[in-house]
Amino acid sequence: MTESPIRVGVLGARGRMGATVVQAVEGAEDLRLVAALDAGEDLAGLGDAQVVVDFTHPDAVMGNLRHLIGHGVHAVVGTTGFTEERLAELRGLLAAKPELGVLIAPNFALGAVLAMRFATQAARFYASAEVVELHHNRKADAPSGTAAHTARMIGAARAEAGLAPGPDATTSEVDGARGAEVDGVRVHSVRLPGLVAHEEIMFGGEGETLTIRHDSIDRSSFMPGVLLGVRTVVSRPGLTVGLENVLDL
Ligand SMILES: NC(=O)C1=CN([C@@H]2O[C@H](COP(=O)(O)OP(=O)(O)OC[C@H]3O[C@@H](n4cnc5c(N)ncnc54)[C@H](O)[C@@H]3O)[C@@H](O)[C@H]2O)C=CC1
Ligand SMILES: O=C(O)C1=N[C@H](C(=O)O)C[C@H](O)C1
Repeated sequence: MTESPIRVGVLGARGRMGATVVQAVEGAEDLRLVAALDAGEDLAGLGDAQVVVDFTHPDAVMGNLRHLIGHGVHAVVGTTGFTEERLAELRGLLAAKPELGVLIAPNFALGAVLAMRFATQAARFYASAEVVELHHNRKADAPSGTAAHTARMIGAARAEAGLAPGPDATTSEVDGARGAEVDGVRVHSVRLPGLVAHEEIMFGGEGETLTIRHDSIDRSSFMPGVLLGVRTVVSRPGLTVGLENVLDL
C-alpha cells in the first residue's frame, strides 16, 4: 500500500525562500502543496495542511507558530530571530501538544550545517575565533541566524574547554569595527548585492590560522534540508533546534 502524500502549507510563499519552497514541494512526489500564503492572508487558508513551512520575517514568525501549534499543525521553520525567550515560549506551548513537532533550523544547507559542526570540533584547539557572515543586501537581520548559532556553538565549546577570551590588544575602536559579540565570539556582517549566503569561521592560534567557509550560491541549496525537515517533523515530537539533530551529526 502506498502512503498518502504529506499535506504541506507554505508561509511567506511570495518571498525569495518561500517561492523556492513552493517549487520544491510541488516537485516532490511524496508531498502535496495545499496552501501557499503570504503577508495579509488569513491563516485559515492553510486548510488541512499537516506541516507548514515558515520563511517569513522575525517579527511575524512567533504569531504564525502560536497559530500552528494551537491548531495542531507541525512546523518547519527557517525564519530567523529566535531568542532563548522565544524558544522557551514554544517549549511551553508544545508541552500541551505532545504529539506535535516543530523544527527550527537557522540554516537548511547541508554544507552550512557541516561547517558549524566542524567549527564546534575545532573551537577548543584555538585561542581565538571570529565569524564573518556575508549576505545579499535585502536581508533584514544582522548578524545572520546562522552566524549567531555558530557563535553560540563555538562559545559553548570554548567554555567547556575552559578557554579564556582570545587575546586582543585593541584599545581604541571606531564603534562596531570589532563586530558584535555573541557568547564571547566576535561576529562581523557584510551586506552586498550579488551575494546569497556565505559564512567564514576563522580560528587563530600559535603560528597558524584555520578558516572554514561555506557558500550558498543559490537558494536551491536549502531545499534538500527543508524537504528532509518536512518528512521528519511529522514523527519527531517536541522542539528541535538545528538540522544537525535531524542529520544525527
Ligand atoms: N534557515 C534557512 O536555511 C534560511 C533562512 N532564511 C530566513 O528566512 C526568512 C525569509 O527570508 P527571505 O525569503 O529571503 O525573505 P523575503 O523578504 O524574500 O520573504 C519573506 C516573505 O514573507 C512574507 N511575510 C511577511 N510576514 C508574513 C506573515 N505574517 N505571513 C505570511 N507571509 C509573511 C513577506 O511578504 C515575504 O514575501 C529570513 O528570516 C531569512 O533570514 C533565508 C534563507 C535560508
Ligand atoms: O536571509 C538569508 O538569506 C539567510 N538567512 C539565514 C540566516 O540568517 O542565517 C540562513 C542563510 O544564511 C540565508
